[in-house]
Amino acid sequence: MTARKCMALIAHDLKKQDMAEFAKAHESVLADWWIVATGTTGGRVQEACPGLDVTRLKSGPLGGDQQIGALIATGDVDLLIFFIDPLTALPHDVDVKALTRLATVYDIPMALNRATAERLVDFRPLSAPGAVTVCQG
Ligand SMILES: O=C(CO)COP(=O)(O)O
Repeated sequence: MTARKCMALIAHDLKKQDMAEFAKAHESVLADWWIVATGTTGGRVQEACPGLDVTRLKSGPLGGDQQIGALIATGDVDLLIFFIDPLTALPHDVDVKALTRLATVYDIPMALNRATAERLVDFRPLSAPGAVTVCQG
């Protein structure tokens, strides 16, 4: 995997338009990241922002959520933005739970809605240049 900081983008179907608009609105920030995304979400992000470095994995219901979970487990994901749809039943709900669980286990900054994503999008991983240093003592 690359040393570049990695942001995972995922959106459920009714949230994909929101994700495309979010990516467009923050295109210059996202340009500094390597983006991994589930298949359909990644396609929408690429359509909205053709210049971004987007790696599309499998579609969520076909294993894409699990692929992103695996990348979290190997330490390759620094930030997860996942626009979930809490009002629609999903066949792969267990995969969604597994992914959000792994992000919690590995303490990955995670936005599950746009309001939080808007606040996290300027996030810099602590190891990145310009990261905020927390004063101790
Ligand atoms: O279902 C998803 C996440 O659970 C998203 O997958 P797609 O981006 O392929 O639609």
